[in-house]
Amino acid sequence: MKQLKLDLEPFYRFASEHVAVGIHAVDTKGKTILHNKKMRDIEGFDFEELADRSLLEMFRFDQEESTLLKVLQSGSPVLNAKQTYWNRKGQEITTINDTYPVVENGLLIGAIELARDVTTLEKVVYQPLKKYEEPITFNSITAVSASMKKVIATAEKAALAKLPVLLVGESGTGKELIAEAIHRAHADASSEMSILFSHGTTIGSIEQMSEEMKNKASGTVYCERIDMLNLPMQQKLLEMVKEHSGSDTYFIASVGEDPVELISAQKLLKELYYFFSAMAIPIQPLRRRKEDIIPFVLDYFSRHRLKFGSMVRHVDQQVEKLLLSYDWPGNLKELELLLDEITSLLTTEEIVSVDLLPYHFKMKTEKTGMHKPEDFIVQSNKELLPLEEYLLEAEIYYLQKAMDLHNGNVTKAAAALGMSRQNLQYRLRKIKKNEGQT
Ligand SMILES: Nc1ncnc2c1ncn2[C@@H]1O[C@H](COP(=O)(O)OP(=O)(O)OP(=O)(O)O)[C@@H](O)[C@H]1O
Repeated sequence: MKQLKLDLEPFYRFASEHVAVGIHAVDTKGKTILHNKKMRDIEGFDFEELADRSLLEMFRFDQEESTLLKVLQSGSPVLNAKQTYWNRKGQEITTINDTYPVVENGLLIGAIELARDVTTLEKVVYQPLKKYEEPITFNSITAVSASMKKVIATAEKAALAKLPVLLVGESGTGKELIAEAIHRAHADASSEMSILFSHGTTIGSIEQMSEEMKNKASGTVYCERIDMLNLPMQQKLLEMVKEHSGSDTYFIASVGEDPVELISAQKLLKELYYFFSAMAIPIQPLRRRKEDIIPFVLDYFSRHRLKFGSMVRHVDQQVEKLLLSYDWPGNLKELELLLDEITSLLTTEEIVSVDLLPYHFKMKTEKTGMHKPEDFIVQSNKELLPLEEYLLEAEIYYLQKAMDLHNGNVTKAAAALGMSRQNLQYRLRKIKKNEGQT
């Protein structure tokens, strides 16, 4: 039977106009040959406007930043590149782009960019996933290691006996979370936990809190990092806890180091320590209970799936190895921030692979590429680097330090460096790509 040859072009044309992915193709001169409706929506362009001019004239970002041009020059694809920019209509747009060279009969004939618009998703996901299901209970806490299981068991006992608790642990080990779980375990639903923050507290604010508590039937006061309060403030706090000790107010406090050492260094009032010491609960830093790392990641992913409907389930073996090899000086807080950053880049991925890890984390875990300040001193006995290479190395070092200082928070690091978040993200991506090529 004679096979009918179907002209597929109208179908391709229809599909490209109706698909939810932005498509932009250029020839080898950078001239636009395909720019579908979704891409027009994303970029705020009209096709007529774009068709007869070269890409360079039309786009506001410079040559270096256009991935299509880069791909035309290098002949290699650029995948999963996240871009945030303002389009022609002044809308802030975030896309994740895959850009491929198009080769026919061994000859480069152009490049094509496929853009997934994640602007709306980004707005939701950009909010860090800090909130657990309310209220926080002991079940909200990841506790797989023997030491964390002991923490939970002791905290449960303390809640039952209504004894004051002193949580001892480095920053980010979960002291506040445990305080909340203890509070929930013994308090009725209407009772609140007030926090006396270590920053910004004055003698006046302690007095005010004490007055407020007199008007409440019950409640919990969590005194965060009392070792950071000066001694007169600690004295005031001692008066407050003593005054309310017979009442229905329940006290929990935390310190960042061994309280005995703090007392001998005169950073903690002995009497204040005695008040809380009946139930002192030490919480190990994450580097001493690495068994909790992956379970925490999985718990985080499960909350992420529930909250944002994402697909993320696990990390691959290589990422697991990196997570376990790192020392986590910022403890769970640092791990949680890293996961906030990783998940903000996800769309449909189920497994997190190394290419989804932020650059600053890879730098921290991969020894290679770490430069020390002395590497940037010009030494007569060493060969000079070409200027461009030197500047790139210095940039890598400097941006990495800025990211470290701000716990990987791009917005904060960018503000400190006097540049926009987009600019910093672009530079970090550029470094990452350069790395990938070497
Ligand atoms: N075991 C855990 N399970 C689940 N989440 C945790 C755990 N430990 C810490 N977190 C999360 O890590 C983050 C930091 O924890 P938290 O604020 O309780 O630390 P902290 O010890 O009170 O820190 P700081 O001393 O700096 O106030 C929080 O968002 C918390 O929800």
